[in-house]
Amino acid sequence: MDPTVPNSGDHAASTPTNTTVTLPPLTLRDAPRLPASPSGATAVPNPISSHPYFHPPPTFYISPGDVSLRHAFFDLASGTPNPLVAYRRAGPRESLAVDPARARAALVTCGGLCPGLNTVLRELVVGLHELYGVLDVFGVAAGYRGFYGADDDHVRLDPASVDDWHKKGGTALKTTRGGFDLNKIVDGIVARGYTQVYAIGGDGTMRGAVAIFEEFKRRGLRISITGIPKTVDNDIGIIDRSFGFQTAVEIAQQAIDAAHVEAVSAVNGIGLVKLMGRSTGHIALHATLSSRDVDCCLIPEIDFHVEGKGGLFEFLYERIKKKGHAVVVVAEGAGQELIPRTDDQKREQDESGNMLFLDVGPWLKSELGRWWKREHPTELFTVKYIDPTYMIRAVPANATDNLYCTLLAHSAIHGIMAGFTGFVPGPINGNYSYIPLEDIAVAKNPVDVNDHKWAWVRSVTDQPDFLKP
Ligand SMILES: Nc1ncnc2c1ncn2[C@@H]1O[C@H](COP(=O)(O)OP(=O)(O)OP(=O)(O)O)[C@@H](O)[C@H]1O
Ligand SMILES: O=P(O)(O)OC[C@H]1O[C@](O)(CO)[C@@H](O)[C@@H]1O
Ligand SMILES: [Mg+2]
Repeated sequence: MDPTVPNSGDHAASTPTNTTVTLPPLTLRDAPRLPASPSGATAVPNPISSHPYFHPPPTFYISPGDVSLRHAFFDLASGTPNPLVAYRRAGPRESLAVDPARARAALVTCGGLCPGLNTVLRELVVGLHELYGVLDVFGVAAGYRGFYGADDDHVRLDPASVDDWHKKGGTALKTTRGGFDLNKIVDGIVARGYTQVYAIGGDGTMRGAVAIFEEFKRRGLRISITGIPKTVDNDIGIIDRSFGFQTAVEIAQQAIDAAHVEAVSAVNGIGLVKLMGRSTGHIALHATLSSRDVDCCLIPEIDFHVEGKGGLFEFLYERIKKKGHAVVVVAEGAGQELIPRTDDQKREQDESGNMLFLDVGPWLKSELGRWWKREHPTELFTVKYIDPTYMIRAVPANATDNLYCTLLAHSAIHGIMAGFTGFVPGPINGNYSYIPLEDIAVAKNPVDVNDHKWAWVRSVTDQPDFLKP
């Protein structure tokens, strides 16, 4: 039977049918493993088995053959992904490749802030101590450069010292950009006797972790590394979403609410909110969908023009005529090519080499004001601009993100103790999995504007594409 042909006949009378479909081969993108111990030491039983409270049932441990699939759905009519890709399932293994008594862990945070960073740190420390009995756990201060910093850049951490970290925004370890000197970093790791590294950061941090992993291999070092993806922008691919993202969307609501109040309370009022999102518009999109007060959402994935027929300003004027006010949400990376910039500004980068953006919010506000004065000089008009940029990422994680951070931290520890390295733990279709670091480092996650999600935005805002005629 052709699975793409719908059942014919009376719908009410039809019965379920079974259709056999042959799927393409499965490719396991396995997480790399540590080299065998030179002393020939064999596997160590997982200490959780002898933990006084756990009493793990037979289904507790992840079996060596457990995998999760990358694609949870596909269209049988247009062909399945070929090959189908699988990853190792994350979780505790019955036997370990790493002896917890000899483990010495280093935790580092790099890049921008994100709600939940401190929760991940806390759960790594507590999990290492209490699940596996790893007592030598150190926080490395101020990003990758801390590995080759002074002695006091390496701080011993234990469950008591991190007890309330999940209630705090930011990162207790401090974070920096730049300073990635591979040899000095790996020399620092070796000199301090670290045997496992947990690097928490965004896309740049993941690329740095790949370089460190490759250098460990090149030097034949038996040191493991895992990357825990942090990006408030949710711009890392393969995983379902990044931690802190939901908290950021929640806090963004407060800015949109305020913009809405200001807009409705003015004559011909516009509330303009700029949200984070350097190359992806996920925060703007999700905040728009959750708020319902937004009339227009601008994201980096979609070009727009402002003046003239079919432009943004004409649309806002019409919306004001219809409703009396309008709310606009713009992602920081949207419309960058419209803002005039000097050659110097074109070359500006942060310490990690990320291009520095011009501020789209004030630019949009002043362009709109100028346009209104020119086109409708006799009509009152107000724009209230709100920039909650750092407020949405400098807060503690909400309950959902705190739980997510805990599961990520535990997944990372279980993977490292099982002997995996060069991997990232993350949920794929809800299943926590181990994904090779090198895959994550190049996996971007732009908003798919052909997907249902963008159609939902349209249905909420009723906005057109602001394309040049
Ligand atoms: N290609 C790369 N190779 C090695 N290291 C890198 C690379 N890109 C960035 N890094 C290093 O990773 C660290 C963090 O990078 P970056 O400042 O770009 O933040 P990020 O991890 O991308 O986080 P976010 O974008 O969310 O703020 C910095 O120390 C930077 O030097
Ligand atoms: O000002 P900072 O700390 O360099 O970070 C700004 C960038 O960091 C991010 O929040 C990503 O983490 C981007 O959205 C933003 O462009
Ligand atoms: Mg980045």
